[in-house]
Amino acid sequence: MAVVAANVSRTYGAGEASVKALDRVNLEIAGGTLVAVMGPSGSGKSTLVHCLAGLDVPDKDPSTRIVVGGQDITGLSDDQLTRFRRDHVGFVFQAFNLVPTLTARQNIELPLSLAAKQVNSQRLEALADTLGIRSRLDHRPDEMSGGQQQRVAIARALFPEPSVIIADEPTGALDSTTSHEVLGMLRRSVDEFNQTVVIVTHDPRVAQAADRVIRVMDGRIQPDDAPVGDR
Ligand SMILES: Nc1ncnc2c1ncn2[C@@H]1O[C@H](COP(=O)(O)OP(=O)(O)OP(=O)(O)O)[C@@H](O)[C@H]1O
Repeated sequence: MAVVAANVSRTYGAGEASVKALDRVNLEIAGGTLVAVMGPSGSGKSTLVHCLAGLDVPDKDPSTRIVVGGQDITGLSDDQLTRFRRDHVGFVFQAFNLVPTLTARQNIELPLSLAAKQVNSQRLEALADTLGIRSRLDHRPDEMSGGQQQRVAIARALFPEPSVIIADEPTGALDSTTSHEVLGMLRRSVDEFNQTVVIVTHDPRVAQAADRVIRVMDGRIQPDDAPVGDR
């Protein structure tokens, strides 16, 4: 699924205290690619991907458009945005955001359960196998290492087979072996399942594995977003 943003601005607060986190951003991300979003702290990376995924809403402007997989999500109501995210987008955050009272399996099942969709246990276990967390499925997050928790969060994002995966510093809290595995998993989502993966990162290894690097500076996209690395 391609993701297109046209003239997207996002201002937090009002008056003198206001912050323009995004300033008329134009962007086109091809479907089935892995894109790294990089830039200094506070440059607007998280705000950008949150807007692209319908988690945050841009400033109102008649020329602003966010189109995901052909669907224009600009101007959708909160309920419509919730449904859009549920059906099309998977999220992985640095703070894993697992529900502490649920087991790994229940956390992974949660998005589908909330959507009242059938859970295929065999497929869940196969995914857990691939991620190396099968033996942890009946454990709660506080009984797992940080790397295992992040892999559960990734399984939760991948399990509903979303077309777009948004990951905000998914490897930030992980040791280098685990972040390498996590990155490999996201890379496979693109190569084998044609998902579109957008990763906010400070990690040059993520940029190396990406098809494209988007650089954000002061709420704007830098023009030199040519492909880097060997992919
Ligand atoms: N909810 C909010 N209320 C007010 N200001 C905000 C809010 N969220 C972000 N900002 C401001 O908007 C700007 C962009 O923030 P954003 O989190 O998108 O940057 P970032 O590039 O992701 O930073 P980092 O790499 O540190 O996570 C910053 O100046 C930040 O302080």
